[in-house]
Amino acid sequence: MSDSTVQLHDKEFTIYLQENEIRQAIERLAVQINQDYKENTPVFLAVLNGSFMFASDLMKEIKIPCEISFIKLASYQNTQSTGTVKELVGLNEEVRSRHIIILEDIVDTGHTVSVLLEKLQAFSPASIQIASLLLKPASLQHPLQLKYTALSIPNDFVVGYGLDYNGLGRNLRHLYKVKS
Ligand SMILES: O=P(O)(O)OC[C@H]1O[C@H](OP(=O)(O)OP(=O)(O)O)[C@H](O)[C@@H]1O
Ligand SMILES: Nc1nc2[nH]cnc2c(=O)[nH]1
Repeated sequence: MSDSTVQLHDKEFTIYLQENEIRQAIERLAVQINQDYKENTPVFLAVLNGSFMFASDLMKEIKIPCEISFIKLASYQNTQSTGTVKELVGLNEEVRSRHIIILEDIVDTGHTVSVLLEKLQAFSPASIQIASLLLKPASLQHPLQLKYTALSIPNDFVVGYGLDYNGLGRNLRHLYKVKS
């Protein structure tokens, strides 16, 4: 079967970035991180679910002492108001005075990473940087300083390599964009 298109639920997706292009971009990112953190022992915090594949491939290229932990921003309806509240779950690591690198599969509007930064600041880490596999610059709604971005992409909905469309597609080894 051809790898160039996939059908997920009601939508068709076409190949956008091949696995080898993604892996090369991750290797370039790892070179930077290995250099910048050689004096520290960073704690990578990978944001579930989407970042699992990126985190796995990146970690294989990290050559300095480091730790990794997996976190999630869980949404729940606040009973006191109608607003949706985001709660940070899974942070069992002691991050006070540590150098944190958040691992994201994608920064789109930047809402998720902004909430995370705010929540993590409360633990008084030594520093926090974001490493994202993908960034949609045209979609960004927050003034974020993204030190590590593997690939900048246009404002298309993408799936594969950890990213899903309504639960499907996370297992795809390439990155696909929705067919217009
Ligand atoms: O910059 P934003 O507009 O906030 O979008 C980016 C977020 O969206 C996706 O997560 P999602 O909430 O879909 O959860 P998932 O990782 O479990 O798929 C992705 O993994 C990022 O965390
Ligand atoms: N799967 C997927 N999730 C996202 N979350 C924010 N942007 C995207 C996107 O383009 N694709």
